[in-house]
Amino acid sequence: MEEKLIQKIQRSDRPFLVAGPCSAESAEQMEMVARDIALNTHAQVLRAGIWKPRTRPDSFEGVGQIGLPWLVEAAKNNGLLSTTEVANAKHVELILKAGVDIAWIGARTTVNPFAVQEIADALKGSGIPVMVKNPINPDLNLWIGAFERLEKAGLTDLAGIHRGFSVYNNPRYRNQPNWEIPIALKEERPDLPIICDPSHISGKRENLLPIAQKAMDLNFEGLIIETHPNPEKAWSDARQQVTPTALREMLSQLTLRRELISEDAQNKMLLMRDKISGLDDKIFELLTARMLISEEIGVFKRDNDITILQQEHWKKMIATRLSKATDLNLSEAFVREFMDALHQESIRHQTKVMNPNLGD
Ligand SMILES: C=C(O[C@@H]1C=C(C(=O)O)C=C[C@H]1O)C(=O)O
Repeated sequence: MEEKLIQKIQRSDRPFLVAGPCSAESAEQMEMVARDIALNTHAQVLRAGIWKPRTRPDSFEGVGQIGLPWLVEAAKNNGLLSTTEVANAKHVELILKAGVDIAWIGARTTVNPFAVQEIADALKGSGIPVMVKNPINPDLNLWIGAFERLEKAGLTDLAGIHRGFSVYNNPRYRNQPNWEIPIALKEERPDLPIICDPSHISGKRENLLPIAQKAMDLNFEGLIIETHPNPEKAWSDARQQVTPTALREMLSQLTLRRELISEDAQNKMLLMRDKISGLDDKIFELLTARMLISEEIGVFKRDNDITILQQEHWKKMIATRLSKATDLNLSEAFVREFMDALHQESIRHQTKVMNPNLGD
């Protein structure tokens, strides 16, 4: 029986690597990039968009079906597997006919259960491996739901692609990573390998390395990186593509670490982890004490008809904490999120004592 994609990923040199242009542009471009990828990197899979879901209608929307043999041939000639995005039943029919090895479902499709179901139905019985990108909105269940729809259709050779989540005007990321979501996916579905897509997260080739490194440090199994023979001239996503030689250079800078550690290292870590657990105990005791005082304030507010939310006071509390964040070596984003969570919990405690019959 043929080896499954999941097994190939597990067996591969880390990271399992998918490379290739954002879009297929011509047979020559595909052959050239496939050859250079095979020559310069350990990539196992050649990617290329054939149909491109573009945000605005007048952008290049992919060469369409004519590009399928370019992708399949270029991959075969260079000992690679081929993969492209499918967004509807027609795409599925065409890639199966053309002999594409792996399908992927894009982020704009994963958000739509109707579309995922249509693809799952069309793929039924093909046994083809499918990689599912996260939905553009940070919704873990929607991502898991897509895997489940495929599994119900008998497709069991699946992997996730983490490509980040939509943000408006973020100078740092084209799509923000929200690392906690792929980590939660790993927790719920440890059987699914995850491949990180630094190209779409960063949107800029200069920022690929730190994202790829983080993915490796979080134990992702693979990377998918947009690779073009002449990135500046690419018909789509020119800013984020790299040449195969630049990709090789980037991969050589990755530090690959392992999760399993020796007993000696484990024992040393144990001591430090004990300290952390002790501190966590204290933090939680303090949080409980804080909530008790908040409840006391709640009783006072109830008896004196004062609202729970004290916006002005809270604004000052946040400002004080934020101004101390840098001195304490904590990020402002963390302090903000922590304070918001604290406030929500405090409001919940006061609601309980002030409106005991209304629930949370
Ligand atoms: C505890 C209070 O109630 C609410 C909760 C706060 C908190 O937990 O720090 C602050 C302001 C209020 O929105 C309060 O009024 O002081």
